[in-house]
Amino acid sequence: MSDNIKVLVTEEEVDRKIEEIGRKISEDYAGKEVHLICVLKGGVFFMCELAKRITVPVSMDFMSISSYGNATESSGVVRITKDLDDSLEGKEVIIVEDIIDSGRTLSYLVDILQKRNPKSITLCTLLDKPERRVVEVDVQYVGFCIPDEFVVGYGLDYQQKYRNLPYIGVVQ
Ligand SMILES: O=P(O)(O)OC[C@H]1O[C@H](OP(=O)(O)OP(=O)(O)O)[C@H](O)[C@@H]1O
Ligand SMILES: Nc1nc2[nH]cnc2c(=O)[nH]1
Repeated sequence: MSDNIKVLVTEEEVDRKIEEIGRKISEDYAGKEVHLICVLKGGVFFMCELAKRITVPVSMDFMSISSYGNATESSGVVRITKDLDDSLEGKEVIIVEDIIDSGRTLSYLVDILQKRNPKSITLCTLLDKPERRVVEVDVQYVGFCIPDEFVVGYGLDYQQKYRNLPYIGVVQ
C-alpha cells in the first residue's frame, strides 16, 4: 500500500531556493574555487542541483555517514561508512546536507574534517529543524526552516523510499 504524502515545500519553491543559495555562494566565493562535499545519500539531489547554480569553479566529493539506519529517531551513533576520495588541504570546503536535525552528524563531520587542513569549512543545508537541535552547529546557508515533522523527498527517505520526490513532503 502506498503512503499518503502531504506537500510541505513545493518543487517550484525548492528550485527557487536552490537558485538563490547558488547565487549567494557564487557571490561569497567570487574569485575562489569551492569544494563541495556531499553527505550521502540524502544530500545528493540537493548538491547536484546546487552545483549547477554555482558560477565559480566547483569540485565535488562524496562521503557517507550513518547516524539513523532505518529509524526515524537519531541514535546518536555516527560512523563513517565511505570516506572522501580527495584531500581537503587548502580547499574552501562547503559541506552540503539535505537536513540538520539534532546537529550530531554535522558537528561530528566538522570536527573530523577540520583536522584535514582545509582553508575553510562552511555548512549548507536544504532543510533545518531548529527545534530538534541537541548540538550547536554554525550553518551559513539554510534553504528552509521546517517544523518538527518527519519529512521525505528531495533526497530524504522513509525506509529508503521517497528520495526521488521532487518536493518535500510529510508521510501521513
Ligand atoms: O542532524 P542529525 O540529527 O545528525 O540528522 C541529520 C542527518 O540525518 C540524515 O541522514 P541519514 O542518517 O538519515 O542518512 P541518509 O542521508 O543516507 O538517509 C541527514 O541526511 C543528515 O545526514
Ligand atoms: N527522511 C528524514 N531523515 C531525517 N533525518 C533527520 N530528520 C529527518 C527527517 O525529517 N526525514
